[in-house]
Order: sequence, then C-alpha cells, then structure tokens
Amino acid sequence: MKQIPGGFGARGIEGKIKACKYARENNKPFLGICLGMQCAATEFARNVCKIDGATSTEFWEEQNSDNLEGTPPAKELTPEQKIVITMLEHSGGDMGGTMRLGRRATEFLTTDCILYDLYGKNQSIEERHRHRYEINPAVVPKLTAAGLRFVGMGVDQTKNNGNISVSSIALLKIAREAIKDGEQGFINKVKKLCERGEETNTAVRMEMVELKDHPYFVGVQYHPEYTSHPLSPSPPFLGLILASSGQLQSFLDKTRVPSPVNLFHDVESTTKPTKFHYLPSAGNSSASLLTLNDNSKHHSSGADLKVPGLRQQPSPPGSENKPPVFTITEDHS
Ligand SMILES: NC(=O)CC[C@H](N)C(=O)O
Repeated sequence: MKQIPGGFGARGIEGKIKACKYARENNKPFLGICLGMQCAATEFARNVCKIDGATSTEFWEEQNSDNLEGTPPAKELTPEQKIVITMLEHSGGDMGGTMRLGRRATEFLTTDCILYDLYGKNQSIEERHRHRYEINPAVVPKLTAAGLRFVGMGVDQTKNNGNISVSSIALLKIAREAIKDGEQGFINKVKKLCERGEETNTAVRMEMVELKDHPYFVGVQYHPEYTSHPLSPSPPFLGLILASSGQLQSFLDKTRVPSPVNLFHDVESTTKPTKFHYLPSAGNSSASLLTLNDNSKHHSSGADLKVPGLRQQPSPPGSENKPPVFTITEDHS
C-alpha cells in the first residue's frame, strides 16, 4: 500500500513519482492526496503517455529559480509538458490569497468508478481544499484516453448575486449528462468539459482520478483527511484500507459490510460484541468519536450513527449520568 500526502515545492518529488510508478505497475493500492494526485498524473504522463519532461510548473519554477530573477530560463516547458499548472484565478501575484481553500463540490462524471460507490452513489460530494496548482485541463483528455480516468471534476459554481453563473450551469449540465457509449462516451464527456471550460473561461477542476484495470489507484485534489472520523472514515481512505486488506470487492458487492471497529481491530473471526462509548463532537452532527472514557459528560442517543449491527445497551440502575454503552455485533453467517 502507498499513500502520497499533500506537500509544497520540488523537494522529494522524483522519489514520490517513483512511488507512484511502483504502485501503478505492481497493482499496489495507492492513494495520492493533492500533491500526491499531481505526482500520479505527472508519472503517468511521463511513463505511459511518453511525454518526456512532463512536470508541474510548481517544481519547474523552483528548479529554475536562479533564472527567475533576471535572465529568462534557458528552456521553456512545452504546453504538453505542463501537466500541473498555476490556477488561473489565483495567479495574480504575491499579494496573498493565492490558495484555493475550503469546501467545494465535485461532480461525478460517471457511475463506473470505485469512488462513486465508496461515496454512497451521490451525484456530487463536498470536500475541503488547500492548493495553488491544478492538473492542466488541456492534457486531461489524453491521460483519460490512456487509462488515467478523471472521474470527478469541480465546475466553478461561484455565485453572482446569489445565482450560479450561466457558464457554470452549462458545465454542470454536461457533467450530469448520462453516458451512452460506455468508456468512449465517458472519454468524450471529459473532453467536452475540458474544452468548454476553456471556452467559457469557467474553471473546470480535476478533483478525482482512478486508474483503469488497477485494484485501487486513486488520486484526489482535495484533502479527504480533513473530514475523516473513526466511525465515519473518509471514503478514499476506507477504500485504501479495504483494498489493502483484500476486502474492497466484497464491500462493494455488499457481500460483507465491515464495521470500522473491525477494520481497525481486526476482529473478523469473532462474534463477540465490541463495547464502546460514543462521544459526539460539538457542533458537527456527522462527527463522531470512539471513546472508552466513562467520565464523559457528552451523551448521545447514537441514532445518527449509521453503523451496521450497532445497539445501545439498557443502562443499569444508577448509571443515568454515565454515557450510554453501545455494542457492535457482526453477523458472519
Ligand atoms: N496541499 C497540497 O498538497 C498542495 C499541492 C501543491 N503544492 C499545490 O499547491 O497545488
């Protein structure tokens, strides 16, 4: 299993790119987050699409920084080599506010991908962001046709006077169109969105990639770790752990629904209930935490926990001020 986290600058990049190559070629479960997804796309462009010198302008500028002060760099990157570029809307200089931050929506372009299933088959999802560079939409159709599938995109939904802009509505419509001709239809849709994004001057952002014919090779531009919780693990991480422990297919086929408790404590072969308390975190109903701390004063009915096999135990007399006890029992029949 390989996980390449986010990061900034050119340091260690060639090693990260080698790790992507290793995971891709050896069918090792892989999750690339933010910079990790950018490295995965760069590696694929270099070694599968044979784009020699493919890189990110972030790395290239740093590697050529001596030249940035006065003399122009000896050699410019060709348009095709620019796999990752500065986001146009944020390239206004060094005045701050140059990052794309916070919660943004991602539209699934196809239902034929693992992330769609892992995210509960929703048309769009929201995740939090923190980046300055992005995959260049101009190279995306080529990468997708070669098997690095851009299955989820963000279309700019900036509101003007409370309304989503007309160009965003047009892009959303394309993103939600049903796919008719299988994989070719999907590739055409990706192409159309990338082209229309340029034409309308509305951002089309690459948010999710999945490699075709690989057990689990996933990249996300956003940061799924920001919203992950023990009883509600972030789908891309859950997928990575399921794939690494050989349980992804049975999870997707619904032949086995592992509970998070089992995933983390490897109690697959036991039917003995696991005991724990539930401590809701303030102000966020979807956040939940496992705790064995009897002194906790925060109680919850636990009804909002969608955990298979979860039962609240009857409280013994005199324990009214204690947190409720829950058990999880897995049905292994
Ligand atoms: N958070 C990150 O991994 C950032 C990735 C990359 N340095 C960018 O700014 O786009």
